Formats: sequence, structure tokens, C-alpha cells
Amino acid sequence: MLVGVPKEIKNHEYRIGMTPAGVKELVGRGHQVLVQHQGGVAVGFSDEDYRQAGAEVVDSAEEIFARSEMIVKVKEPQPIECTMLREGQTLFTYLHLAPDPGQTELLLASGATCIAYETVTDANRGLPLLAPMSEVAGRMSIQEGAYCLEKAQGGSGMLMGGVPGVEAANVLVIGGGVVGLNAARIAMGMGAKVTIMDRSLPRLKSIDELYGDRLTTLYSTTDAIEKQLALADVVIGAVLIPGAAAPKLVTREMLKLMKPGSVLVDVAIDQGGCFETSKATTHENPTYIVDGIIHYCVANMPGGVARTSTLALTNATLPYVLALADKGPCQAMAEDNHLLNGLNVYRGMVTVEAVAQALGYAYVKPEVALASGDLKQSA
Ligand SMILES: NC(=O)C1=CN([C@@H]2O[C@H](COP(=O)(O)OP(=O)(O)OC[C@H]3O[C@@H](n4cnc5c(N)ncnc54)[C@H](O)[C@@H]3O)[C@@H](O)[C@H]2O)C=CC1
Ligand SMILES: CC(=O)C(=O)O
Ligand SMILES: [Mg+2]
Repeated sequence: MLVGVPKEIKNHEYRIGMTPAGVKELVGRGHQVLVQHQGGVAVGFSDEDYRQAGAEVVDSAEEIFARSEMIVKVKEPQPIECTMLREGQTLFTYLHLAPDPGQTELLLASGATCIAYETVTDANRGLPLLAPMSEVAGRMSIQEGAYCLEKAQGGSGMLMGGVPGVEAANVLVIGGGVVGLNAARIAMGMGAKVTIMDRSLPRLKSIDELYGDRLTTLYSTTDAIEKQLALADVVIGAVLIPGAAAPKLVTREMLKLMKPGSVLVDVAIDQGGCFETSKATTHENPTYIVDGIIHYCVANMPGGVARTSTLALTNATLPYVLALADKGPCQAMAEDNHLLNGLNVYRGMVTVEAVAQALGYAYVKPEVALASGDLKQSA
């Protein structure tokens, strides 16, 4: 298969979808890889590194999209990239479609096969291609929150861990999954007082078993959130309903409960955000203030630590890239239900129920969509 890896073009996005090591694996199995000129240079991989691994380095994204059978990326395709996709081509990347009607429309119009990292599942009910970036974003969320508490950023002037004789900050983590646990771990490491909330009792039980009385677990209700907001210095939004737009758990009205200069870090912003007042920001301009509360809502947080993130992401994606290339996307998905769960758009059909519901499209089961594609091909 001819696999193409373009340079990312989202604001301050320095990750790349494949390392030279990944190229070497593909080429060793008889595939061809095109990598865009300087695509990995920001994370320490030169064009020469890619060439030595067996890739052909090409000048433009246009050439990569025109020639490749499968495009492997990191972030959701930007409009210019969507318009270069075509029927019969496969796109493998993060998509986050539920809160993004514009991108969904363009992907449907392209006729391409669009597989999203964030909805691929595993046998442990996890999301193996979201998890590595959730680990990064969860850990980062606390360092960003701590920085936002500084006066120069508009914050209340609290030091996360306090000092002897002065109280540490209160950190409230809403959502105790991968982001939430990693946030809690770093916040505890900095000496903050941590409360973590979830809707899943088994999840709360396992967090309690892991950390005992080093943190507080609470069942997530509006009432509990309201009570905790009054105490919190930093709130991390870390909820997820896979594929769906994030539920709005903190309304604008509820900001009045918070102390001025407190901080909201909405990691769930890539699914639309779990605070009513959240709107996506960039690494260039990461924060804004609403009613005295600092909001940090960067939709590609791991891009800020692109070297670590590229390695962590590609460690997880490589086995799936190899399966897609070796077997072809349809066969690979037919043989692996967890990979099939990653199929979001196929030849103009929406194949994730939560996305179809959020955006008002007809839902086509992925296995039905694939079968109809086979019929179309053989007609
Ligand atoms: N902004 C960024 O750069 C990044 C954003 N993310 C996003 O972070 C979010 C969280 O991801 P993960 O931790 O991997 O998901 P996860 O599935 O591991 O955890 C989500 C948790 O939220 C809980 N939850 C659902 N509804 C809830 C509610 N009403 N109250 C409290 N908890 C609730 C679930 O029970 C689950 O434990 C996702 O939207 C993901 O896309 C992930 C990485 C980077
Ligand atoms: C998960 C995601 O949106 C990111 O890593 O940018
Ligand atoms: Mg996005």
C-alpha cells in the first residue's frame, strides 16, 4: 500500500503521524511511504532520517494526498486537507466529529473512508489510541492550571502545593478516566488537595483502591459539582462519552460559585467542552477570562509537548497502521471489531451513532456500510 504522512498544519501542532521507525516497519513489509518535507523536523526527525528508513520525501501535501491510498495524520483534517481527500482513500487520524459539523460535511462529501483514533476500542473497554494522548493531556493540565493561577496570568496567586504554614490549592477533577487519573497523579505530586468525580462507581472504587486517602472520590451530580466549585482553585474537565459531544456540567451561572482568579482547564474541549463557557483556544492564545475565571481550552494540548506525544501516539497507532496496510482497510476492519469501531465516515455515510445523533445524520451501522461499499465496488 502507498501510505502518506503529511506535515500537520493546525496552530502550533508539531506532532507527526509516523516516526522513521514506523516507516521502516511498513517498508520492511513491502509498503511504500511518502512523508512531507520537514514533516518531523520539529520533533527531531529530519528528512534524511525518513529517507534512511525507506520513505520518499515529497515537497507538498497536495502530492501526498494525490498519490496515497491511506493518509496517516495526527489532528483532524483542516478544511484544505478535507478537500484533497477522495473516494477510495483512507484517512487514519483524530477526528472528534460530534462537535464539528463543518468537518463532518466535508468528510462525507469526500467519499473517503475515515477512521478516527479516538473511537477505536480494546478488549478492556478502553480507547487505546486516545489513551496515550489523554495521559499527556492529563499530566499537562495540572502544569497549565498551576501556571494560570499566577497573578500575571490573571490567576488568584495561589501556589499549587502551598508552603509550610500556608494551604495548598484545591484541585477538582471531573471525570476519572485516563485524563482524570493522570491529572490527579500530578496534582498530588505537586502537593495539591485533590477531589476526583465520576459517574461510574466501579471507576471511583478502583481510584479509591489505587490512592486511598491521598485523594477524595465523589459521585458526580450537579449538586456535588456546585458544592466543590466553591472550594476549587483549579477544575479539570476530563469527562468523555465516547464519540458524543461532551455534556455541559458547569454552566455560566455556576461560575458565580467560584473564587475569582480560579482556573478551569477544559481538556474535553476536543469533544466540545464540558463547561458552558468553554470555547476552543490555541497554544498561541491558550486562555481567556469569563466572569473572573481563567479558562484554558486548548484542543490539541499534547501538541505542546510534541516530541513525547509523537512517540507515545505512534507507539499505539503503529500496529493498526500495519494491519490496515497489510490487509487493506475493509478486510482489517472486518476482522477486528475494535478497529471497526473507529470507522466514523465511510463513502458518504456516518457510521458512529453518537456522531449521527449529535449532527442530525442518518446512522448506518459500520458493518452495513462496509457491505454496501462492497456491493458498490462489484456493481
Ligand atoms: N484537549 C486535548 O488536547 C485532549 C483532549 N482529550 C479529551 O479528554 C477527554 C477525556 O478523555 P479520557 O480521559 O481518555 O476518557 P475516559 O473515557 O478514559 O474517561 C472519561 C471519564 O468520564 C466519566 N464521565 C462521563 N460522564 C461524566 C459525568 N457526567 N461526570 C463525571 N464523569 C463522567 C466516565 O465515566 C469516564 O470515567 C476526552 O474528551 C478526550 O478526547 C484527550 C487528550 C487530549
Ligand atoms: C486527542 C487529541 O485531540 C489530541 O491529542 O490532540
Ligand atoms: Mg478538534
